[in-house]
Amino acid sequence: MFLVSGSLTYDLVAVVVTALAGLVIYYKWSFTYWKRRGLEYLEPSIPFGNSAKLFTAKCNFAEQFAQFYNEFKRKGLKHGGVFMFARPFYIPVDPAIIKNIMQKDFSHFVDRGFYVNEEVDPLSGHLFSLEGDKWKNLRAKLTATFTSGKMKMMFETMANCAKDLDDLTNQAAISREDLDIKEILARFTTDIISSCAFGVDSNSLKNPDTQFRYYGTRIFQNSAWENFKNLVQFMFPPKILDAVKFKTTKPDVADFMFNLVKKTVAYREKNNVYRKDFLHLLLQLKNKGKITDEESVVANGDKGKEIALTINELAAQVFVFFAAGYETSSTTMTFTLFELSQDHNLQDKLRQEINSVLAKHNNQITYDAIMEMTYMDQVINETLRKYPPLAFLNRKCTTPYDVPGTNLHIEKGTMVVIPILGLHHDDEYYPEPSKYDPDRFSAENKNSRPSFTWMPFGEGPRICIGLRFGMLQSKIGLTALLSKYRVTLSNKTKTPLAMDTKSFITTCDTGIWLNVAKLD
Ligand code: HEM
Repeated sequence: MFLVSGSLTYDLVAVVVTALAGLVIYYKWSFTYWKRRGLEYLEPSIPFGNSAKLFTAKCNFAEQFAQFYNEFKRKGLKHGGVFMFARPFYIPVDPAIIKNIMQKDFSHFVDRGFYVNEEVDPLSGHLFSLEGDKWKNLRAKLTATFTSGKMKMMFETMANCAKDLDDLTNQAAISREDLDIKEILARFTTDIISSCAFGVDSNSLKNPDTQFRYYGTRIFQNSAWENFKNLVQFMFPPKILDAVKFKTTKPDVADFMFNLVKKTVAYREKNNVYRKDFLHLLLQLKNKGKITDEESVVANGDKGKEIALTINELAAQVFVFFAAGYETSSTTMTFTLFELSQDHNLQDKLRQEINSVLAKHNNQITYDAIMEMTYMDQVINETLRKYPPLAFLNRKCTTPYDVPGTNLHIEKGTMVVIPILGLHHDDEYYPEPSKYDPDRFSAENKNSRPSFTWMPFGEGPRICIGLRFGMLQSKIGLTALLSKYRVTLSNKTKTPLAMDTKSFITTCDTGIWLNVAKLD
């Protein structure tokens, strides 16, 4: 072996010292990025930049970005810069800038910056993560699966799951047992989404140990290593991630989802099965290239063509509907009931609306009845303000951009984070932000606030495609419960709630327990 100093130990020390010195120089240079562009920034440190709290599990991503928002806002700034490790991130604070990025100048910020590799990790090729024209084309095709007509079509399947929810709540009321509402509602939305997206009755309300419930939980529960891996995709260029065959989907989750979708698709194609769900619409896209009102999924004689979607693309969309659709709505209902269980005036006001509307509809939970409930909208909107399930949004600059009204030039590839939690808790827009007050969303109060200060579903062309579905299932669950039961917070619930510091979704660390009493 060739030794420079004549000693292996000295040579190794020299290599390590040189590598470390190189790394420090790289960091120091990277940390001048925002200064060189004349943007105020928060002082970073090696190695985490401004994200040390994330790695010591002191707060979650949303809380971290809200803290950045608050610091810039306190200094009276419209925007600012931070560093995650050595990588610069741009944080807009002024709603006018946010509006430009998300809507007016969206063509500069089409991508989210998530890593996608459909070859080695087919489930990563879903609508949430796809980029550029691939995203645009898929979004255009999938929009037809979320129209109000399609929601009406699926309504019955959704409302059926409310019967199991009622049964379980009734049992708790009779036996006077505390109800772990966070868990029960996660099982309720798991049943709805598995039925509507996979076309499979998961029955997890009746049986909590189903595979659907297990893998549904698994999607969001990350070990420290898995959390770190989530960040890695933003830290390294795609070429390096390609070289190491990096996967964002957990292998066990991918196996479960893939096998189930393939089996169900094969069965439906073989038997030309019609079911009122997303899978039917996706199968029409796959086999016929468009969504029609026909009940068949394959033309006579054809077996499983791939016209507008491949089987892998179809599976990836089923996966994202499941992942994006069940936890977001179940936490929305959970936090609503948490708040209403402590404020019986608000609870009674909502119940009054529910019951007077249901009375007009034969006491049945129908699509039209749900659509009539306006105070219900205010209540859910306030929950989504106080506890936005997805409380930070990211965009990647895809073509260079001059931020209007400032001297800042944003380079292609720059990561942007919209700090939703910060905006929703800003007392300039929401006085006493920790107070739960659905009146903030009366028509008059809503119109008095600047736009782009309430964005639980995001905004612009990349706004949540499942908004209608999410609102509908949340309203069905709340209607089923509040029309028949009074809820009170059990003393088993630890308050103030401690938020989960490892989750991407806003959720609390412990259970939320309610006492339920059946109304006469
Ligand atoms: C209360 C319920 C829900 C909330 C709060 C919510 C929130 C969000 C947010 C904040 C985004 C990002 C938007 C942006 O970047 O501007 C998003 C995107 C998305 N959501 Fe939802 N969501 C909910 C329910 C659902 C449901 C039920 C589904 C599917 C069945 C769904 C599917 C998606 C998909 C596929 C995207 C990616 C859209 C794209 O990039 O084109 N979501 N959602």
